[in-house]
Amino acid sequence: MSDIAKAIAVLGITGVVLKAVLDRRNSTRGLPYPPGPKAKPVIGNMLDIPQSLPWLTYADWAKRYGDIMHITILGAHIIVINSVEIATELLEKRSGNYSSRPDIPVMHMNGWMMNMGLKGYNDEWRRDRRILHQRFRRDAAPSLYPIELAKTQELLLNLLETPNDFTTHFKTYPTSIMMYLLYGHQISAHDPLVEITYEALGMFSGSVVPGTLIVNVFPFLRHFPPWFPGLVALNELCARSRVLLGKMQDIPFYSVKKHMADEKAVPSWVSELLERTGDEAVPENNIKALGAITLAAAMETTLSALRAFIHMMVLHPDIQEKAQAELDAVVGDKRLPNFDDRESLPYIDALYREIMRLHGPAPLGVPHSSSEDDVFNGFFIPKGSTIMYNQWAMCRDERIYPDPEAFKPERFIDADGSLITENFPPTYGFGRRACAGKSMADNSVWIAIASILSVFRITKAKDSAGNIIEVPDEYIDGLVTAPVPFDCAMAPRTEAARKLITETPPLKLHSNPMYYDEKVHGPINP
Ligand code: HEM
Repeated sequence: MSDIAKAIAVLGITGVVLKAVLDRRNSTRGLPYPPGPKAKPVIGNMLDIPQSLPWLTYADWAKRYGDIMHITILGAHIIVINSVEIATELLEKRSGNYSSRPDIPVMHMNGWMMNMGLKGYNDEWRRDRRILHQRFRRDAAPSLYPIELAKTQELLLNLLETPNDFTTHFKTYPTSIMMYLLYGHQISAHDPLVEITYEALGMFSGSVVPGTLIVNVFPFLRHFPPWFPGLVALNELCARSRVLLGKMQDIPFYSVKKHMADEKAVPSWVSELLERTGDEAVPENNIKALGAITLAAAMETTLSALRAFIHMMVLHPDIQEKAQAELDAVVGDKRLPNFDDRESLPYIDALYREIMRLHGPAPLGVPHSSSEDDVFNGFFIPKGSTIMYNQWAMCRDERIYPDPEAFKPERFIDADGSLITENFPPTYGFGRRACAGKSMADNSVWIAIASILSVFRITKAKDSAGNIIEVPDEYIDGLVTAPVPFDCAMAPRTEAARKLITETPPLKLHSNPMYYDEKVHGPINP
């Protein structure tokens, strides 16, 4: 039975609750809602909500209804924005009203409510955001360069040894940067902590888009007993998610505390937060949650961007060559690129932007929510609306990106060969809730792209009979998208490139082992 079919079955026995929901509907002050597909009585647009790749449907609807649309599910209002102009007006200029998050009922069940990215626009969120800002703001980014450069070197070595495992190496890359930054810990291959984090993330990513899970459609179901028909599997999944999240937060946190107690801790973000006192002191639960959430926020998104990069390079060898010609001219073959080269490599930056434009990791961003009733262009937007912004559609806006389906880094380069700075594609969200780790994400994706292209040639793979394996041009569904699995071949461009990978002296980072006693605390991955 599908989620929708289950939802309709439950509907029959919950009329009373439904009435209460409908009674809370706002008056519209006589103004219309933004246009949208016609809503059915009671259920609204529940049956219209796309079940997969929703950004495609919303972009299609925009052709009929315009760049701001309204849909309802059981009286809950959803506004979908399809243009940068409207997103800027509402989410940035009116950010005081559009910086909250919708309550996603399943998150109360799966343990993810500790995530500041899901918190309402309140003091708790402000405090978390301020702490994150101190560490991840743009002018603090250079302090992360040594970690990013060291981890990029490891990435190149991993890709040289087992190029077919590029997805695994791209998972390891952001995770190893974050684990070092957060906890002063170097991860090992197939680190159990990394595996549980990805598993927990999968449970999160599948649960955010409204209407995808029965409990999000009928919030009262979360108070039903776990054995209630149709809810058993979900409750089991949520129980596992809670266990994994507990481990993700506790294991590295207590390891840092132990090393601090032994006076052997290498400085890390968590050790620094633990040392704060007085007004600056941060409660331990917050530190644990901030560690887990920044780790989680970095992992899937960076992985997605790097997989999209390889995907585009396989499909566009001419662009790969052009990027490599720039690297050869600026960096040469005697050293690897570093952050000082960035300004002299406009085509690499343009390439990074074009990857983010066509295949940004978060096509629908993360929904915001409105705190008060509002009026925009004569349309009524009720308090508590879920605001979805379709970055996928905005990145294909012909007014800003002519010939939008073409993969053309040149669109970000002006006639003088300089980088155009104004039209960075909207991929990191909007306003006060925009990605808190943007500058770090930007740097770690950029240096990985520049370094990989400087030493590897990326081509289509061949099967055992020597036939070329074609690459599907498809992307997966979810809060974070990525290309569907594909093969490629990755080999050093020259002998000098191979030597650069193997002989560049490794950048040394002092680290602490992860302290964890399975006999006392139970298995890491139960
Ligand atoms: C390519 C990589 C990344 C992309 C594309 C990305 C994208 C996004 C997007 C679209 C949002 C929602 C913004 C909004 O609601 O308007 C977001 C939120 C967030 N991101 Fe990122 N992100 C990336 C990497 C990172 C990294 C490396 C970190 C951590 C250091 C991070 C931390 C966060 C946090 C904490 C939030 C929640 C902010 C809040 O609710 O106040 N992200 N990100």
